[in-house]
Amino acid sequence: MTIARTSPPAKLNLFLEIPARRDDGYHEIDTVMAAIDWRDELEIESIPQPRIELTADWLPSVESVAGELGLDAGQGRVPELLRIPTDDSNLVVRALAAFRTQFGVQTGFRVRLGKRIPAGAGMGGASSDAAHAIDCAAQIHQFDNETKVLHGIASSIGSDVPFFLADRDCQSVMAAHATGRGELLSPLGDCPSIHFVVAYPSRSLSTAGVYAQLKVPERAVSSTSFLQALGRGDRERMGQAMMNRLTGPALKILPQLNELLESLWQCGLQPCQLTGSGSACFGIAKDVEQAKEIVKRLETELQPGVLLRVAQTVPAATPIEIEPS
Ligand SMILES: C[C@@](CO)(OP(=O)(O)O)[C@H](O)COP(=O)(O)OP(=O)(O)OC[C@H]1O[C@@H](n2ccc(N)nc2=O)[C@H](O)[C@@H]1O
Ligand SMILES: Nc1ncnc2c1ncn2[C@@H]1O[C@H](COP(=O)(O)OP(=O)(O)O)[C@@H](O)[C@H]1O
Repeated sequence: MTIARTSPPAKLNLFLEIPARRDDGYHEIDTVMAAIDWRDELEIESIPQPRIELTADWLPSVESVAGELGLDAGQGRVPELLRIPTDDSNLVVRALAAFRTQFGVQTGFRVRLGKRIPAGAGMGGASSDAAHAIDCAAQIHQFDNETKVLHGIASSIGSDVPFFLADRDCQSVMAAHATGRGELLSPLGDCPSIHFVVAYPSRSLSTAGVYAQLKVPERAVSSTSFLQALGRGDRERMGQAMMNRLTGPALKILPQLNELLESLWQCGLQPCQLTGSGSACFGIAKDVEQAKEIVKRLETELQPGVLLRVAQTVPAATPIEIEPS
């Protein structure tokens, strides 16, 4: 049976405004998302049995990730923060189940998921895994031309999932403007390559919990200025126009995020902000050298337990390697 392999990337919300609450329990959003090279690993094998099997492990190991986060992973114990569900609450399982139903596929899938992207971080790790699982399944079963149907499956799994889906017309798109509840996408062909420092504190935040704390603004800020600055590659203007409306709500739940943002700012990461509903924060560096220097400095200045990475923009949909068996 065929095996598909790919490396789902994380995302950062460079701009996030929330103009309105909707009647369906969601919010209208106005966001600019960029994919970055902080990646999970996904391997999907077609199996004759009509079921979905999933195993998930941290890379390079749970002990090493726990160590960086200052958590105890002794004697095979997986800390609460690093527990990845392997039942049908995993978005990969939900996405593949929806795919089988949609296309009437009788066979099943065996999935091996290697996690590097922290969960509950606002980095869209689970969404990216789900989108890439849909793309893998579509390639295995040769439904990859069914772009609209695949988009429908993706948006039924989560608002952020369609951003990570392969789009045959714009394979190399690194950033998109997203509206609706996040599923209406306009790819930004002119996104420059950007270097970031990303910091994940050893706490996760629930997306629904953060939205629940939000009071929608009386006058929403439009993403137009940010998009113009991004299109021109004007970092100074981009910095002035960056924002995230979920910062206040996330800080209500996790006030310590203020200190993390302050540390990024003091290190020269100006601008810096929360991504999505948090808890990860990021700043834009001038270049990769500056990003690396800042990470070194933060490693000594910050309390242990903050995961720090240098990252850069990459295409949101990663190519899939197919191995026939
Ligand atoms: C905040 C953002 C910004 O990109 O990202 P994350 O922090 O999750 O990465 C997204 O809006 C999150 O999208 P996603 O994580 O796919 O959320 P979903 O599973 O669709 O929804 C989870 C819950 O978040 C709230 N929600 C989500 C999206 C939206 N436009 N309005 C909402 O109010 C709803 O309470 C919903 O029940
Ligand atoms: N493939 C997956 N990887 C990680 N977490 C997952 C996955 N599928 C479902 N989850 C659950 O979804 C929750 C939030 O996932 P995630 O999308 O990474 O959050 P966010 O985008 O807010 O950072 C996690 O707490 C986890 O329990």
